[in-house]
Amino acid sequence: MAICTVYTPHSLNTHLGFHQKQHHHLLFYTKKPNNNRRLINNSEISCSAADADKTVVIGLAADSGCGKSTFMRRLTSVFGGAAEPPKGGNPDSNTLISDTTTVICLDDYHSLDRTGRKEKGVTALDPRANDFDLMYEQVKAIKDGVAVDKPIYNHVTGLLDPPELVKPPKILVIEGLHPMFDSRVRDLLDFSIYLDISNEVKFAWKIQRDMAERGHSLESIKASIEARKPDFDAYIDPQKQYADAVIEVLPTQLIPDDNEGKVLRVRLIMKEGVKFFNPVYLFDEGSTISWIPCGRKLTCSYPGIKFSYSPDTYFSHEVSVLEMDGQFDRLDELIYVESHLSNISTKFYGEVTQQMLKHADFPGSNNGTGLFQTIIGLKIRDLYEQIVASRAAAPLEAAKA
Ligand SMILES: Nc1ncnc2c1ncn2[C@@H]1O[C@H](COP(=O)(O)OP(=O)(O)OP(=O)(O)O)[C@@H](O)[C@H]1O
Ligand SMILES: O=C(CO)[C@H](O)[C@H](O)COP(=O)(O)O
Repeated sequence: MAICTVYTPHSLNTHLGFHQKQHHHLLFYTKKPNNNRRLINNSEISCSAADADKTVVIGLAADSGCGKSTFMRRLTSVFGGAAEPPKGGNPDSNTLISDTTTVICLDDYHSLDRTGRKEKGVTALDPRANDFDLMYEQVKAIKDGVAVDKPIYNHVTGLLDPPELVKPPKILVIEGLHPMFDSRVRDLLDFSIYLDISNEVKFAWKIQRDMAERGHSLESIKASIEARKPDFDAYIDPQKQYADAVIEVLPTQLIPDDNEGKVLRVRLIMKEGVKFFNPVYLFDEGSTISWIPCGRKLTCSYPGIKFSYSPDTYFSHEVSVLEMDGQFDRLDELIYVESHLSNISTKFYGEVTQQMLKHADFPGSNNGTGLFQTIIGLKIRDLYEQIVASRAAAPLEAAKA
C-alpha cells in the first residue's frame, strides 16, 4: 500500500465535494506504490511508500551461544509459519525468512574474515572487525522499503561470501553482537532486547553445546571465553543500557551455593515509557510482589519456584522487573501462572502456555528463559500491530485537520 497526495485546484476540490481547508490536497491509498507525480483530471498525484508499510525493526543483542537462535524461533512462531533460509540461496546463509519476519545476523557485517582478524589480532567483537557504515545504510534502506544486497559471513569457511538479496519484510530482526552499538543503527530500532547471560550460565551452556555437539575440549572452551571477555565487557555488555527489555539469566538462589547451573533465576527487566510497550505485571501493577505458586495448582519438585515482581531502576531508567527462579515440572500447568500475569499481549486465554507447549523441546522451555522469551515475542507482535495501526491512522488524522 502507498500513500498518495492529490494536489487539486480549489475549484476542482469544490466540484468533487472534497472538504479541504488549507492545502488543497487530499490523501488516499493505492495498492500500487508509485513515487512519480502525474496529472489526472487537472489534479497532480504523488505517491510514496506509505509509512504504514514501513518495516518495523527489532534489535536483539547477545554474545554468541546465548540463546539468540532459540529466541528467534520462539518469536517467529508467534507470527505463525516456519522461518527458513532464503530459498535457492547460499546454504550457509545466516538469514531466516518467514511470512512476517526476516531475521538477519549481524555477523554478516564483519569487515574482516577469520584470517583477517587473526592477522590483525582482533576478535569479532571488536568494532574494527565490523562495518557499521554498511550496517546502518542497509538497515535504513530496508526500513525505507528498499531491498539491499547484504554480505554473508560464512561461519563454516570463515570467509565473506557473495551478497544475498534482502527484501523489506513487515518485521526485520537484526540479531547479533552489536545491534545497539552504533547510535545510527540504534536509532533505527523500534524495539530492542538484550539477552544478559551471566558468566556461570554462559559457561554451562557453552560446555553443553560445544563439548557435546561440536567436540571441543573443556580447556579450549574456557580459553575461548577468557579470550573474548575483555572485548565482551568493552563492546557488547554496555549495549544493555539501551535495551527496552533485558532478559537476565543467573544461577538460582533457591539452592544454596549451587554450582550445577541447571536451575536458573531469570529476570525480565522492562523499561517504562517505551511507546507501544506496556510492561508485564504480576497481580498488581507497580507493587512489590513475591509469589510461590507451588501447591494445589502447580506441581513443583525441589527446589520449587518463586516469582517476584517490583518496580526498580536500571541504568537510571525506571523499569519493572518480573523474576522467576526455579523450573516447571509440568508445562500444561503453566496456565495457572499465565492467568496471574497481566499485559502479556495474548490474543486468547492460554496463548503463552500454548506457545510453550508447542516448543517444549526448545532449550529453556521449563524455566523463565523460555517463558520470558515467549512473552517478549507476544509483546513484539503487539508492538508491531500498534505501530501499523498508528501509522495507518496518522495520514487520515492529518487529512481531517
Ligand atoms: N534457555 C536456555 N536454557 C538452556 N540452554 C540454552 C538456552 N538457550 C540456549 N541454550 C544453550 O545454548 C546453545 C546456544 O543456543 P542458541 O543457538 O540459541 O544461541 P545463539 O546465541 O544463537 O548462538 P550462536 O550465536 O553461537 O549461533 C544451545 O545449543 C543450548 O545448549
Ligand atoms: O561471536 C561470534 C558471533 O556469532 C562469532 O565468533 C563471530 O561471528 C566469528 O565467527 P567464527 O567464530 O565462525 O569465525
